[in-house]
Amino acid sequence: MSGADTSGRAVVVAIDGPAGSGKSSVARAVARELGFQFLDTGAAYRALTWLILEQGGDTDDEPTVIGSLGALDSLELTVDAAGQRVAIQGHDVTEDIRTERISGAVSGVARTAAAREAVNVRFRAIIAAAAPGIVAEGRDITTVVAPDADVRVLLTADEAVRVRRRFGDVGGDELQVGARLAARDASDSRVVDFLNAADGVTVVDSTHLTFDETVDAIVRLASEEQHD
Ligand SMILES: Nc1ncnc2c1ncn2[C@@H]1O[C@H](COP(=O)(O)OP(=O)(O)O)[C@@H](O)[C@H]1O
Ligand SMILES: Nc1ccn([C@@H]2O[C@H](COP(=O)(O)OP(=O)(O)O)[C@@H](O)[C@H]2O)c(=O)n1
Repeated sequence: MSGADTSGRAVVVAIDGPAGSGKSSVARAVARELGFQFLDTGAAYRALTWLILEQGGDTDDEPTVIGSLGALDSLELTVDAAGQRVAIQGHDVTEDIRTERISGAVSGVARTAAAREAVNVRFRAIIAAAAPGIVAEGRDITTVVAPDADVRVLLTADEAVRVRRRFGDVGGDELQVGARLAARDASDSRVVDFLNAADGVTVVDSTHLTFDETVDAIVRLASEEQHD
């Protein structure tokens, strides 16, 4: 199925939600199905976190986070739905940014207002240049980065299900994975509200949906929007 808009204008699908709700994997699959680009905004926060830790810094120290923002000029964030590549200061960090070490430190970057503003400038430029469309996912895409998106989705799932999914990906101690996920959501949700749908945002609860059903639900919303 092709998702191209008949007017030639790029279609923007925005997806927010808590950790483990399926945002990146579902958004990527939706993008593939629609023939769109894919933007995982969390990757930018994770890449900055990687760099700060690499340099021996602490993401809870705001001046350190602010001092790292110049490195955003070197951030490479591809928008290929087949697989996003992430590099910063010439280091390919595509794999390394997915570790629990990075997940455990990323909220410090996310709560720094100057960091949010700097990455949002990049995200908006990527979205503005998208063709024929883009699926962008994160925590504040439907509300701050692209509040005018054609399709706005809050992707949720019960916490126990999200922990189980994340545990399936990272392994280790399930209780610890759960505690870390809950702590990160608690910290992140003090900065942006991704637990309640803003006006005009459709909630897709994937708790009882298979992966394919979740993808289909969002593809359907995008198709309906284009036929309005
Ligand atoms: N509806 C679903 N049913 C089953 N597994 C899912 C579903 N949605 C996502 N997953 C799986 O859950 C895991 C976490 O998804 P991920 O995309 O990393 O979430 P997020 O980006 O929101 O943290 C992945 O292994 C993904 O394949
Ligand atoms: N739009 C966004 C995207 C991510 N983030 C931050 O970046 C972190 C990593 O995002 P992510 O989407 O990779 O996280 P997961 O949901 O995949 O675990 C989040 O925990 C937030 O701290 C954000 O604040 N705003």
